[in-house]
Amino acid sequence: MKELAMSLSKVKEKTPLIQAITNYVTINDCANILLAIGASPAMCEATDEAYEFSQISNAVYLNIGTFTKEQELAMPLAVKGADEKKIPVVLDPVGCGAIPRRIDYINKLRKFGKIHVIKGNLGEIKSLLGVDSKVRGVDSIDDGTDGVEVCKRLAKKWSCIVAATGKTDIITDGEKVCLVNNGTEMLTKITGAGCMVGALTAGFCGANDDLLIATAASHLVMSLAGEKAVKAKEGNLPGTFRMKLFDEIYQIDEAAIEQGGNIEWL
Ligand SMILES: Nc1ncnc2c1ncn2[C@@H]1O[C@H](COP(=O)(O)OP(=O)(O)O)[C@@H](O)[C@H]1O
Ligand SMILES: Cc1ncsc1CCOP(=O)(O)O
Ligand SMILES: [Mg+2]
Repeated sequence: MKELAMSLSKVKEKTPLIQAITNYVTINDCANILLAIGASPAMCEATDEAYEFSQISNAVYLNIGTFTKEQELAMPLAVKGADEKKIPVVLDPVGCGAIPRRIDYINKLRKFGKIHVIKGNLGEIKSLLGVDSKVRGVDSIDDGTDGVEVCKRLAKKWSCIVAATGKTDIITDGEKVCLVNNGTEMLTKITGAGCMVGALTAGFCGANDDLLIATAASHLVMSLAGEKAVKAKEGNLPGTFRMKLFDEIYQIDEAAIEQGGNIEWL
């Protein structure tokens, strides 16, 4: 737990610059959550800028939730630019379970350079591996069966870190597995909780060398902040919950992680 907690302090010390090419439903939430945790977001997706900007960033966040032509062309440039400078890339394959052409695109994107972390809901992660899964558009309605095994298989196949969100988040490099048991169902009652975890993951990866710890920590921070936000006055209502979530992300510290974290290593 100590390592996860310390990775938060690294974010605050370094203020990593995060290039995000992300969907227009939750782009503002992703920028705000990165600011709240202590990172510096820049939503830089123009094809004429994506390559250069990736090279001055500390991490790149790619999210295909509202997949525009501009983003389709900019993402390979950002991946190539990041790869040349060994900058970590985090990809959220939003909707790939419901829209198969997104899987074809991700397979092409991987040829432009390393994608260090794939983070999706469990339905999306299963879909990437070609395993039967239950999704409804951008949401997972998967019952969680075989989650750990599927994540390990994808992580080994693509030599990357895989994180699958749900009631329990699963984070693995293909060997070690971290389960994050914190969270609240209220996180599923606002749009963008998954996108925001992805943005936070880029923030943590931009400030920490150990990307497995960084990814586990970002998931834990989001789940813990959700638990605290739901306890606020009217925090069980989506509007208040969303606002309180940002406040809790802003206030979370090492002590809160060590006291409240409920994780298991397999
Ligand atoms: N049933 C649940 N109980 C507690 N936390 C949950 C639950 N479902 C999802 N979460 C949390 O909500 C966040 C978003 O996950 P999820 O809803 O799976 O992603 P997405 O929004 O991409 O579909 C994660 O932090 C996850 O841990
Ligand atoms: C509703 C919606 N439609 C396209 S992207 C998007 C946001 C998805 O956000 P999340 O995956 O975090 O629920
Ligand atoms: Mg999602």
